[in-house]
Amino acid sequence: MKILIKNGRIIDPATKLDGMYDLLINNRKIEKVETGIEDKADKIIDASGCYVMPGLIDLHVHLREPGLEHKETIETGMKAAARGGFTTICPMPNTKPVIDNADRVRFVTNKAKQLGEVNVLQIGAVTKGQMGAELADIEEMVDAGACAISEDGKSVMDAGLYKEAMKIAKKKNIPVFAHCEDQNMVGGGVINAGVKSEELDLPGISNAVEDVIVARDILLAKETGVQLHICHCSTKDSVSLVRFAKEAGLPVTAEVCPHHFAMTVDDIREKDANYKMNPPLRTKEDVEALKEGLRDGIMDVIATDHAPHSKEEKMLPMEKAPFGIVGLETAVALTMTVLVDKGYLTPMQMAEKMSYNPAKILGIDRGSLEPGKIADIVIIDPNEVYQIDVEKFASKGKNTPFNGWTVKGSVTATIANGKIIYMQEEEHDK
Ligand SMILES: NC(=O)N[C@@H](CC(=O)O)C(=O)O
Ligand SMILES: [Zn+2]
Ligand SMILES: [Zn+2]
Repeated sequence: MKILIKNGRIIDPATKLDGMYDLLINNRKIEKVETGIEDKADKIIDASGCYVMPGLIDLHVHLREPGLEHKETIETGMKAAARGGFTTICPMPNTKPVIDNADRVRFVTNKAKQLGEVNVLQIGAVTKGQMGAELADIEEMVDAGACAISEDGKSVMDAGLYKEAMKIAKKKNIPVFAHCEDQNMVGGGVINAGVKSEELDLPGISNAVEDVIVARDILLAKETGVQLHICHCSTKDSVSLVRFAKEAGLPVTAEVCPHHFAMTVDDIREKDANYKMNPPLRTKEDVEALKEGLRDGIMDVIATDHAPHSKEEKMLPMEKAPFGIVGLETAVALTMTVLVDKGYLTPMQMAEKMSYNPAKILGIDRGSLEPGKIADIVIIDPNEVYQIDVEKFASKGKNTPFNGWTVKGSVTATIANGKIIYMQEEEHDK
C-alpha cells in the first residue's frame, strides 16, 4: 500500500525540516520526503495549506479499561486518539483493577493490538493497587511491555518506598511519571484556592499542594538518577523547579496539559464539574508561566491527561464529582489556537512537544518523518475555524469545559503504522 501526501508543509523536529514537500509512504514506512514526487500511489492525499507532522504521542491518557468501561473503553479511547491526531498513547494504570502486574499490562496491550493501529503503551502502577504500601511487580511489568511507571491519580506519599521504585525503574531503564499532590495538604479541595473558591464557597487547592511534591520528586530523581517526568504541571513554581532541575543537569522532563494553559480559574463561572480537574485551573500568573515555560523549552511536553467520566458522575455537585476532563479530541485545536496562533510556539515547537520529545522520553523510534521510519503522521489544517462540539467526540467522555469554544486548527487526517486511521469527512460547524 502506497500513500502519497502532496503539497503539505512538512514539519519534522528530528531532521529540522520545515518546508513544502511531498511525502511517500510505502509498506508502512516513510519512503521519501521530496518535492514533486510523481510515484504511483494507491491513495493520494492533498495536504495543500496543511501541516504534516509526525503522529502525535500522548504520554498521559486514561482509557478506563478494565473495570470502568462506562467512562471509556480501549476501543473508544483509541478512536478518540485517532480523531485527535494521536498515533501513540500511554494509558495510566488507575483502572479497576489497577494495572500493577504483568498480566494486566498484557491484557491492555494485546487488546489494543487486536483493535487497531494506534500504538498503545501501557504504564504500570508504582504500588500494588495504588495503595501506597507495597511495590507493584515493576520488573515483570516492564518485561511485559510497560513503558513507564506511575501512581497517577495520587502521589506515592512514602518517599522511601518511592525511592525504591525509582531505583528499579532506573535499573530497567524506564521513566517514572509523577503525579504531584501532597495528600495531606489537599483538604478536600476542588478548585484552585483563592478569590474564586471563596466566591463559590468551595474548598480550595493551594499551589503548594503540587509544588512540595514536585520539589521532593526532583530531589529523589537527583538521588536515584532515575528519569523523572512530571505530569500535568499547573503552577508557576512547578516551572521554576523544573528549570532548577534542568540547570542542575538532572534527567527531569515536564508536561503541561492544554486546559492548564488555555483557561484560568476565573473561567469558572458556576459550580459546573466540567471545570473540575486535578490539578485545578490556576491563576493568570500561573498560566503565563506555563506558556513561557513551553516557549522557552523548560516544559518539554504537551499531554492531554484525557480523563473521561460519565455524564451522571459529572452532574454531581462540585464537591462530589470526580476530577478530570477529556482531552484527546481538543488538544490540537487548543494548542494551535492558544499557543501557535498567538505566537507562543512555532509549529516546529508544537511538533516537538506533542511528538518528538514524548518519543525521546519513551525511548521509542517514532516521532520523526525521516525516510525509513514507521509512517506515523498527522495532517493539520491550521486555518479551519470551528466550534468544539462534544457530541462529535468519538470518546465516551463528553466532560470538557471547552464545549462550544471557537477554535482555529483541526486534524484532517491521522496515519498510524502506514494506515489511514482517521480522515476528516464532515465540515465542522462554523
Ligand atoms: N486528572 C484528573 O483530574 N483525573 C485523573 C487522575 C489524574 O490524572 O490525576 C482521572 O483518572 O480521572
Ligand atoms: Zn494525575
Ligand atoms: Zn491523569
